[in-house]
Amino acid sequence: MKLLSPVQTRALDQATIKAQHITSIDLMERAASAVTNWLLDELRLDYDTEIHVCCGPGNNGGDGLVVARNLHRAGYPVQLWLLPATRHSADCTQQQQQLPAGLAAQQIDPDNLTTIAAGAVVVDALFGTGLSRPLEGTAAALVRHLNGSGATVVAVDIPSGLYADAPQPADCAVVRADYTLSFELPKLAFLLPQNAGFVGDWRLLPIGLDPEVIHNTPVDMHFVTADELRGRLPKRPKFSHKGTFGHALLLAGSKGKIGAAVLATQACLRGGAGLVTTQVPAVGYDILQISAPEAMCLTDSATDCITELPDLAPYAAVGIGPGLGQHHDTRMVLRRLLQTARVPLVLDADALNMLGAYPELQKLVPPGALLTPHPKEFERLVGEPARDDYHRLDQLRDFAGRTGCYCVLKGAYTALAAPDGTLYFNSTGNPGMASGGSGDVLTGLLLALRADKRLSPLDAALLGLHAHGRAGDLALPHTGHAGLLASDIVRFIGPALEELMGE
Ligand SMILES: NC(=O)C1=CN([C@@H]2O[C@H](COP(=O)(O)OP(=O)(O)OC[C@H]3O[C@@H](n4cnc5c(N)ncnc54)[C@H](OP(=O)(O)O)[C@@H]3O)[C@@H](O)[C@H]2O)[C@@H](O)CC1
Ligand SMILES: Nc1ncnc2c1ncn2[C@@H]1O[C@H](COP(=O)(O)OP(=O)(O)O)[C@@H](O)[C@H]1O
Ligand SMILES: [K+]
Repeated sequence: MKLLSPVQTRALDQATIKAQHITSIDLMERAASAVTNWLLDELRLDYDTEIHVCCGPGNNGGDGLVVARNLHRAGYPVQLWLLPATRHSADCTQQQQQLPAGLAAQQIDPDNLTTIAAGAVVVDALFGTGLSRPLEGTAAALVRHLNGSGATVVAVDIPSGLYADAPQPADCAVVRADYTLSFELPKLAFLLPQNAGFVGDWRLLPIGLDPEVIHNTPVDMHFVTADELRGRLPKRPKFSHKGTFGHALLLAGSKGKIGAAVLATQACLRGGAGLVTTQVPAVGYDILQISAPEAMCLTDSATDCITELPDLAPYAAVGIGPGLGQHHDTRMVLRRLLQTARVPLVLDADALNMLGAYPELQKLVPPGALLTPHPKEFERLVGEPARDDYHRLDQLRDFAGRTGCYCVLKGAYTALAAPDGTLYFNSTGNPGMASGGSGDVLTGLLLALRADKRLSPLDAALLGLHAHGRAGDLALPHTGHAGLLASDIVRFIGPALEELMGE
């Protein structure tokens, strides 16, 4: 799915109206019906629920007016509130004029805000994508009042006060919604940790926006769904053999962190690599052979960390990082790998930390490599803390563009920046995966997919990120959030990949 800017969203509205020979009021009615149906079917409003609908001066307010009208007609006791404004949009004005007689709109008075019960439902239709500045005065007072009420707040399109694709100044009034019901496409703001407290659970309601216009709108940000990836993982041909899928080499582990090497190795095996060889320090030999018998094990001459780079000739892709440590000799191995490898690389964990600590190493990273930092590793990599989540995305794009690498930023909605600056947000995964070892599993899985020559670097990365999160989602019913271990993710990599397989 494309992530559109507010300007592009407005253009899409207009193009839809033109292409479908409808009026803007028709589109507003569709949007409001979708919200009303969600309130009735998903939130399951009771007839005795206290319901407040708060409407602003633009089309977001217009949506709210129609929701209030719909609920009123359906017999729900709606209290309708209007934000005082000097100017209203034409559609908002028209909707005000068409309110049924029994539904009175009340002006919001900042000095006499109505009491809102903790069990009430509030529909926030104050401002949408037309927000042009931080909320002040009556709007800000109302938003703070709503946020303190304990009511269930449902935001229409976007929580009022929140910009769709840019940070707002600190301490601005922004609605803290329990649910955000957006139309057709998500907004960048929904995908960033700093906005989680405002956006709550977000849902997309289809309203028939024109698919051709969406298709033709150029964007540099995507929210990648299962539908878009399904079929992009090639099926295994009938006469395939282990050579068909590539031989992956993993350099991982140090004393006390051989588990990271095991998890990444198991994930690489489950990711479908034809052959997997893992090099570990001598201390890891028995552990790895017992826990991953399908993998071959190269044993370093050093006991506790990796100090030797094997001959790279047999391998289709090389991964390095999980549990590696940052010993000087290990760093020399990383340096030689970066200098000599002619195959796809996956760099993670301490490999990234070393790139951060030694910028001259960073210059050696070959274009096309895949890097998988979490935010702290990314900060070390670029050597500068981000001002906020938007700035961090700018840094991510800049890094990918500058180095020619594919760079991941792990977390909920993991982002991937491609060398051309395009950002892709992953749609799978759950907070149960926020525990040690999950990232090692991702590295192993991505390594397997990079070793498969049938996949482009971009597809390998997108498929791997998706399948990793999906495997976590498939594991969840068996483990619960707290009980979800990295090894559970490994167990479900196979089924997750199977869902993406096509001709
Ligand atoms: N996308 C879709 O597919 C569909 C979209 N639809 C809906 O339309 C919504 C977008 O509507 P919209 O463009 O009228 O903008 P919206 O946010 O309601 O208000 C703008 C008004 O507020 C004002 N204003 C701005 N900031 C302010 C502030 N801080 N404090 C005070 N005032 C402020 C601003 O004034 P100005 O900036 O001009 O001074 C202007 O008058 C969208 O979110 C969705 O809900 C659906 O109906 C149909 C399908
Ligand atoms: N809240 C979350 N929602 C979805 N995925 C998550 C969440 N928290 C963590 N993950 C995923 O789990 C992995 C954690 O990686 P990382 O932080 O490197 O862990 P570790 O180094 O302990 O293995 C990443 O792939 C990340 O996207
Ligand atoms: K809103």
